[in-house]
Amino acid sequence: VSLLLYAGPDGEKAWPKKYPFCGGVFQSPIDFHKDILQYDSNLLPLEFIGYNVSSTDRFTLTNNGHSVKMYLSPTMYIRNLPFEYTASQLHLHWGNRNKSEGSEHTVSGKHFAAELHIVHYNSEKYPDVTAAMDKADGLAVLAILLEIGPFNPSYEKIFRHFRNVKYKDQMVQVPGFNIRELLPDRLDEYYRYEGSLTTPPCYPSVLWTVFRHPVKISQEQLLALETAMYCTESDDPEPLEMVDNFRNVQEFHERLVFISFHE
Ligand SMILES: NS(=O)(=O)c1c(F)c(F)c(S(=O)(=O)CCO)c(N[C@H]2CCc3ccccc32)c1F
Ligand SMILES: [Zn+2]
Repeated sequence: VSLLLYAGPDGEKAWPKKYPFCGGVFQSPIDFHKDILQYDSNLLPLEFIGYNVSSTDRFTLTNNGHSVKMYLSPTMYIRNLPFEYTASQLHLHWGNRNKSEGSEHTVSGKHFAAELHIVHYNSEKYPDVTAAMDKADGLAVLAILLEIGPFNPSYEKIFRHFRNVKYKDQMVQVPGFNIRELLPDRLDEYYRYEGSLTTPPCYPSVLWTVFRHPVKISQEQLLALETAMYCTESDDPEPLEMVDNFRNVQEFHERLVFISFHE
């Protein structure tokens, strides 16, 4: 995959040439606006099992050249979805220091500052995430919208390691902590729709759960996210800042987004 996944000639408009699904159906992210929302009383609060990981365990945090991702432990899973989904990794999407509007999903056309994704795979039907990632019922991704507010000590448990993954392929071990702390308080209020991976290969394999309530991180934490990392390797003579790594919202034809809350 070319370094410039999100910018320049190989940017998202060029994705379908090499990755046909990126030009296909059920693409994510999307804009949540009132005329596509429908209340669904069957949407229950999600249950998170094994999210409280002991500090003696370690998560591997790595820079993969277009996002910063943290591998999660296979003892973490979600219940109350159509199947049991086991955690795979979490990663983030953000803007840049001059424009802190890097969320992927938008609400009434409004971007949030950044977005956290926790990727899970259907462990009831598939042996691992690679087998699951191109199946219609393969993945479930939780999305948490991030906005500016007070310093967030839980997010800092990840953010404090950014200086050790500045460049592509660098890795660092993060002491385990309760990943539930990264989620908003109201787990019962969310948007739900069938969509896709938002990076190539864009498989339409994701059951999206986007929490209604954003989580707050400080201006300084957001700036660290926007300025810490590079897409390039440490010895690259032309370093490329890792910024604006969000896909634009996709057309949403004749589809509905189900909401677990009343307006
Ligand atoms: N926004 S998103 O949730 O759609 C999404 C990403 F935005 C993203 F960057 C990645 S990645 O693994 O960091 C890089 C692409 O492989 C993944 N990773 C997925 C895609 C491919 C794959 C394979 C194994 C485990 C996770 C993933 C992803 F699901
Ligand atoms: Zn993502």
